[in-house]
Amino acid sequence: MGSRMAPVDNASALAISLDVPDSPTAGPLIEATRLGYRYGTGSGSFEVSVPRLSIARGETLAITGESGSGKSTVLELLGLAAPPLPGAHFLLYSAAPVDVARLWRARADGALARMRARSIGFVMQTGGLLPFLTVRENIGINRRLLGLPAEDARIAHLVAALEIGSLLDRRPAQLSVGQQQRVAIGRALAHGPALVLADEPSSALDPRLADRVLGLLRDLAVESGAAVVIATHEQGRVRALGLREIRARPLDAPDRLGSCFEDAS
Ligand SMILES: Nc1ncnc2c1ncn2[C@@H]1O[C@H](COP(=O)(O)OP(=O)(O)OP(=O)(O)O)[C@@H](O)[C@H]1O
Repeated sequence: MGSRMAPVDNASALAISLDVPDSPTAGPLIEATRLGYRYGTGSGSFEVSVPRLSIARGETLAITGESGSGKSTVLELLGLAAPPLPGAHFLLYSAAPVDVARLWRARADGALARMRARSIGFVMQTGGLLPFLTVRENIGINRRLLGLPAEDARIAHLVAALEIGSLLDRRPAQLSVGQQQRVAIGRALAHGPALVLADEPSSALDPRLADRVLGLLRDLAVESGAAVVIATHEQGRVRALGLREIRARPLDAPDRLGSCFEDAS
């Protein structure tokens, strides 16, 4: 496998070409071991650890745990926004397998940023839509940044499935919270990412809407061959939806505080 890895020098930016679609729709997307992050140093430090994690394309995974256990931190690690602790193995099977831990070690910030832009979509708790842009512009922003055409069959399908066709010329302030979340899902998926990360995407919604939004997120992402990772404290909803789950437990270390995320099934 090593010879197929993207190199970590400047050429890696080319290896992770923006116009190469994340074409496979099956197989592994992420394989990681000893993935971790540490806040602070010494006795006041807090460590978030994921001993092993494998995520397939088309799969939906929930990350659950108490407030402060480190769910958002795991999303940041998976979203290439936080460098893993030394010792991590972290492969992301984008258009080609990429050794993410090696990119961090090589401080290949440009390549990481390009991968983040091309391969990852984010849904935040309260939408995170840009208030000065219309719904249409919000949905199109990642595509615009990547130089992709504004409209295509994918956008038309998302708009129809999310039932936001009548909202396209409005601004976020003119939308209900549930409508904002549906637009946020459209924005996260519009550029065809391989991985969609959602941080508490349903916790600001009433139960009926929460189920609908989570269901839409899962179904639309899976349909496009993306993997979805949802950080949530709503363990009951995760179980009701039958999602695979990794759950936080206290870190088993005498000298520091932290959480360890392991398979809960
Ligand atoms: N700069 C920092 N220094 C020390 N600890 C920090 C720092 N930033 C975050 N933490 C700690 O890291 C832990 C993980 O935070 P994180 O936001 O990932 O948890 P979470 O499970 O997503 O929480 P929530 O559900 O409340 O959003 C928390 O206990 C937090 O106090």
